[in-house]
Amino acid sequence: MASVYDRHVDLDQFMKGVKKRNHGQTEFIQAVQEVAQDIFEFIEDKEQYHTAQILRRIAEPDRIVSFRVCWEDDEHNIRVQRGWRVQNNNAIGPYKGGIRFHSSVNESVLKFLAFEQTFKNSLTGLPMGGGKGGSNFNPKGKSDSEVMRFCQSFMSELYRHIGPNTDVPAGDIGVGGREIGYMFGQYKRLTGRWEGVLTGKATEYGGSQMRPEATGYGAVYFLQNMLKHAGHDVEGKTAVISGSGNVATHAAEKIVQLGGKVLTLSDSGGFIHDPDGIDQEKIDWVKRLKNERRGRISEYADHFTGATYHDGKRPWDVTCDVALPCATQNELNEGEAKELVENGVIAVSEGANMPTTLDGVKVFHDAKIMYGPGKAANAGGVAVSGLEMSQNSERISWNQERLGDMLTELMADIHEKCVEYGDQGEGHVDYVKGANIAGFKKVADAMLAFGVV
Ligand SMILES: NC(=O)C1=CN([C@@H]2O[C@H](COP(=O)(O)OP(=O)(O)OC[C@H]3O[C@@H](n4cnc5c(N)ncnc54)[C@H](O)[C@@H]3O)[C@@H](O)[C@H]2O)C=CC1
Ligand SMILES: O=C(O)CCC(=O)C(=O)O
Repeated sequence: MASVYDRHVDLDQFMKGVKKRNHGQTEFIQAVQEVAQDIFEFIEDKEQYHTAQILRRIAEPDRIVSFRVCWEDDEHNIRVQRGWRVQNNNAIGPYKGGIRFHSSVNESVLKFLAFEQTFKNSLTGLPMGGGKGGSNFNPKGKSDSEVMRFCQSFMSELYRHIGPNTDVPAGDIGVGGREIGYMFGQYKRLTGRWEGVLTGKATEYGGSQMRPEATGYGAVYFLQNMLKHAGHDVEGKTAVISGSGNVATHAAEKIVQLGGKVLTLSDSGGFIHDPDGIDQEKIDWVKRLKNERRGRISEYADHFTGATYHDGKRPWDVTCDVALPCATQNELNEGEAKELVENGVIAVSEGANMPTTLDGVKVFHDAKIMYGPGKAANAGGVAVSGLEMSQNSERISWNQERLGDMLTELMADIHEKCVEYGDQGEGHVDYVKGANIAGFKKVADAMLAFGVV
């Protein structure tokens, strides 16, 4: 019988080992499973990757730092949270990936995100390894001063583990410009150094033009590339979008700019459906609602006539041409994927990380619709973060037009790589396979060059 140390352990044996070593970490196991099936097929006749146990090594984070984060709330209660940084793999560059503040954050969630990030960052073609961090701190309902005290406390430990050539965090769910500002200020205070240790900074202190827009715009550029490859266009298409944060609002904005019609947005409470279309003015209203007033999406239906709010529901039963899940992981399941397909969806582009369950992905795969997985479709954000790192080290700032062009080109390149490795013939592209293999190959070849480390 083969042991886990056999070079030619098969997919089932490999996954058995992953499940055993990461007991109960369902999100992490799901992310590895999605990649492993394609990689096993790719490396079948490539002895060097088997011998060097490359996938097994990528699926074992380089390190996980876990720490206590203590802070005082406005009523002078002492609160204790847990913080993490998962440094998954730095074969092709410094660890890079966002920080998430949300009550659902745990080690499994951050491990899945850091694992995915390793493949995504490789796909951008820029020198960035994969990492992710965060805390189970919930910023919802907290005052500005509470958020500031929490961010300062979080950075008081994290600063020891990061640096512009070591690990460069950025934002994610619950971490936007405000939180990045507080964390950057604390890093600077603790080290006495101004350096490009975080991306997603405001332009006044070293941030890059286009970073706030990059993930959402990038997901639409990826969609546009998929549609173009199949002879379609965004213009005139109806779009269902989930989420109402950074990624969702910018994805909506780009759909509108390209002549599409956005029908929905959502948050953890439910979704709004606006059959008249969510135009730029309405998107700006949602941005203010979420970033300034920090309110709920339900308020949209009170404000705009014709719109309806669907409490506790997700938007996937609304008929559309294209769908963009832009909220969180596992927010689109098998039944919802079937509903989208039955209602005629032709393409899905994931702004969020792993928003579709494995069963849902299978539905899209079997229906042969264009399906852009998050690690390819939402890579525009981290790509512009990579460009922010370049600008910081060169001590220059590029203008919006130049960065816009670079983002457009980067997303077209990522699409090309997916086609190169995922083309199934007869006009069909398996974008999951393409993204997995292209992302894997670069990291794997770098690891081979280093020997066993
Ligand atoms: N910000 C970035 O540059 C990037 C973000 N992503 C991914 O995009 C997704 C959204 O992130 P951001 O927009 O940055 O965060 P955000 O904090 O700006 O917005 C998150 C949105 O998701 C909603 N949400 C959270 N939990 C939910 C749930 N259980 N059900 C329904 N909605 C829920 C929130 O209400 C909010 O509208 C995440 O999966 C994130 O990992 C991916 C690449 C880069
Ligand atoms: O810009 C970054 O480094 C973070 C992006 C991120 O967290 C992601 O791509 O999921």
